[in-house]
Amino acid sequence: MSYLKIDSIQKVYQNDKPAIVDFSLEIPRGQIVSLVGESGSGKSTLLRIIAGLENKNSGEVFLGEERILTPKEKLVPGYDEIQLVFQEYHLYPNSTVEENIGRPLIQYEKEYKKQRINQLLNLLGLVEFRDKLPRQLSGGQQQKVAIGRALSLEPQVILLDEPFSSLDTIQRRELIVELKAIFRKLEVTVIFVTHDLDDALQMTETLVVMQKGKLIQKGSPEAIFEKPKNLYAAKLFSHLNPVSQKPKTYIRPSDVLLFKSAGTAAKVIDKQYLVHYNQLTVQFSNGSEWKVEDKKRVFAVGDRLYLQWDKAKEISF
Ligand SMILES: Nc1ncnc2c1ncn2[C@@H]1O[C@H](COP(=O)(O)OP(=O)(O)OP(=O)(O)O)[C@@H](O)[C@H]1O
Repeated sequence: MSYLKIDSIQKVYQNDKPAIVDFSLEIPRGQIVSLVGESGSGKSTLLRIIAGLENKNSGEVFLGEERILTPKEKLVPGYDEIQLVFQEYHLYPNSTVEENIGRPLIQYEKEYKKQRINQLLNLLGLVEFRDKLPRQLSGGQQQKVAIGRALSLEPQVILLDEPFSSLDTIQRRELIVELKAIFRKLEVTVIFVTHDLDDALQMTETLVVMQKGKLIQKGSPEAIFEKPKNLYAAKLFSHLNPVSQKPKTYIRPSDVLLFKSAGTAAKVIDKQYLVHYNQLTVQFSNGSEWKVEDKKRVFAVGDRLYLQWDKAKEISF
């Protein structure tokens, strides 16, 4: 059953081209979805609309049976049940970790507040930092405090807007694994916005690809990898080599096999050492270039090689 329902949202900022175009998405309760899209594709706008913090031109958002009201319709915009977390932590610099997490609970009964803060400090592994100020914490720990604050009101939905962009790769990976387990445990519904496909895949098995305000494709990473709807969705996963003589047809570098004889001849013009293979740039006699993967690391710049690939792996649009 769909729990968060985004129905035909349209949004145009004043005198501008549409930021969100007929966007519909239904998310079951407790599901974690990664929303991937390039800069300016409308991801933040969509999250703000879902949270009831941004007006829209048409369409509706429902949380269960409840219609989410826009700032035009609601005196105090936003909902306790739907919490947005940003890349910038927005923590109170002179308040401790404990005070920051408890801030939204100011109106709540003292004993409940204490209990909820302790629960979140435990859940997030922040107990030993409870009396520290934000500046005494690492970036990852500060983001955990921001997420703890968002979780304090027991929201049904958490919207994460590129929350890990200012963290390094190792910090990011660790935090994503930790948070995923926490969100699952709390059965909270999550939309995780990112432009980094690897981060998206670490967080969830349901991807939504957005481009120029439109939902391009929704599905498992395997399904989108196998049958991308357009060039953008395909390129999220890897570079694409255009197949000559076949317009709008491409082959992924990982699907090209390299031989010392037999196949389409090419010359290695560049070599890049990557973790699992050497990435080669090869040039054909007509001057066009491809990227291919030398998994055995045998070819050097200047070498001649021959390429073969399974036609069934070609991607056409
Ligand atoms: N307050 C605003 N007023 C006018 N135009 C805006 C406003 N906010 C966003 N836009 C425009 O709407 C479009 C979508 O922006 P949005 O920030 O939602 O995209 P995004 O995918 O979140 O981008 P990024 O990844 O860079 O944050 C862009 O063209 C942007 O310039």
